[in-house]
Amino acid sequence: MADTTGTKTAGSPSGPSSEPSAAAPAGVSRRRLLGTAGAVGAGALVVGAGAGAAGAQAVGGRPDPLTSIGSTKYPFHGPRQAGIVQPAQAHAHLVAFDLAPGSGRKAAAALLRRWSATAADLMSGETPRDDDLGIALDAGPSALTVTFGFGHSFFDRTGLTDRRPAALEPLPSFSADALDPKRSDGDLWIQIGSDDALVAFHALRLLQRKAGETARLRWQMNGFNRTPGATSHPATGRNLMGQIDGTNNPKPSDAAFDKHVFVPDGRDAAAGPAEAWMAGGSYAVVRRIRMLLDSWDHLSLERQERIIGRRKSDGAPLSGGSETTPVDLQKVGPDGALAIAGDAHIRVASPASNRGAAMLRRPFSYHDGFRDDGAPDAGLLFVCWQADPMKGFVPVQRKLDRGDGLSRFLSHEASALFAVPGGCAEGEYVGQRLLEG
Ligand SMILES: C=CC1=C(C)c2cc3[nH]c(cc4nc(cc5[nH]c(cc1n2)c(C)c5CCC(=O)O)C(CCC(=O)O)=C4C)c(C)c3C=C
Ligand SMILES: [Fe+2]
Repeated sequence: MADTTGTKTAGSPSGPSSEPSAAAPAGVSRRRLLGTAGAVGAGALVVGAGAGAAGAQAVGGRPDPLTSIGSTKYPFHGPRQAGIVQPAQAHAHLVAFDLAPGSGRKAAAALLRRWSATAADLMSGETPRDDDLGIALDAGPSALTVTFGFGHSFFDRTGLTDRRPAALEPLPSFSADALDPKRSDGDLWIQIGSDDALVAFHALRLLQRKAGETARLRWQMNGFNRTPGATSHPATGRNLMGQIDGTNNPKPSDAAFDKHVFVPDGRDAAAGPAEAWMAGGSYAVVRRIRMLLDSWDHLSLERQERIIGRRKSDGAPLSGGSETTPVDLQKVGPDGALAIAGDAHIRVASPASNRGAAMLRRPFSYHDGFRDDGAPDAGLLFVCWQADPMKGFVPVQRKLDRGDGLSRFLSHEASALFAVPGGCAEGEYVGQRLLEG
């Protein structure tokens, strides 16, 4: 395997499975700033202007070192798949495949083996042996994550119906749904994220080629987030409505984080051995939510803030304080009205209003040009992660569907649910416990 980076990433310290590793460019110490930066606060790597400046220094004829954006890498192998707790990257491809007619369990297992090997190489910055594309030859791994999941239909196609988890039952329909079946569901799902657009596309193209005759592309969506280092200080990202989005996500340091997000190891005892293969895994709900931006942008700032329940400028809750101040849903203003309105998004979505239901949101924005009426075809590729969608997305979306002031400015256009198994050890592939168990 060739080293495509041209820098010494091999000697850089490797953290635990969810931790990034980054070779520090000459003269620049690696800075990892924890806080509100990044969607999930799982150790966002924040690089200031200094890294870029150091990246331009060539010392003694040696090639310029990568900035820490290029050299950030996450391990593919481990008990959990990457792409769940890591900060959402600047570029993403979400892609679903259907197994081709005649492709059953054996072909699916071979495909997952090929895909896992390719993902492991790419995430570590290696060029896969049979990669003649050259798309990302001069880039480092750039925080690449590749995450694999199985849809409801996968189990019937592979004769594994009796191994399908109960939690993968189709999502209920919601009154505001305007779903396009061609861009929904799918047998197999891949989430690709990277802080470099070429690295992300390279992974997409290689994985699509490796699907070969076994699986055919069903749908693909491209998303983005702010580039690390674009802000002068660590900051939670904004969505296309301009709001700071991601503040009140569960944090990996929360006592109940794993319980909300990951299927426990002991799941086989509770749910039966058929689902033991999901231990360490999670369920991803994917919704393409178009924002009705022309209507939204006409609202006054005050109305926009009332609808969300937070200030647009700094994300502070309307009950007072700063972005990270706990929300006070009981607070009443001098006029006797609730500081956070009855239909404010953060009230209706909060765990307090949903018997503790919680999920980890890890969305990407999208923009696919303009529609015939001139409106932007833009919004949120809403991806959320939970141990059980019936205790995460479903009750919250039910409530939002009925009483959220924001829902008038949204259109849910596509929907999917995937079982994302735990990670795999070196020499194994994702889903092996299901496909060979
Ligand atoms: C079913 C779950 C949710 C959907 C769908 C959803 C869509 C959606 N949300 C925003 C913007 C914001 N959401 C915010 C908070 C928030 N949203 C959800 C759930 C869904 N959102 C939850 C559980 C929360 C946290 C509530 C809490 O406990 O405080 C915020 C505020 C900042 C934050 O905490 O992240 C914004 C802004 C959009 C634009 C959108 C659909 C396009
Ligand atoms: Fe939300």
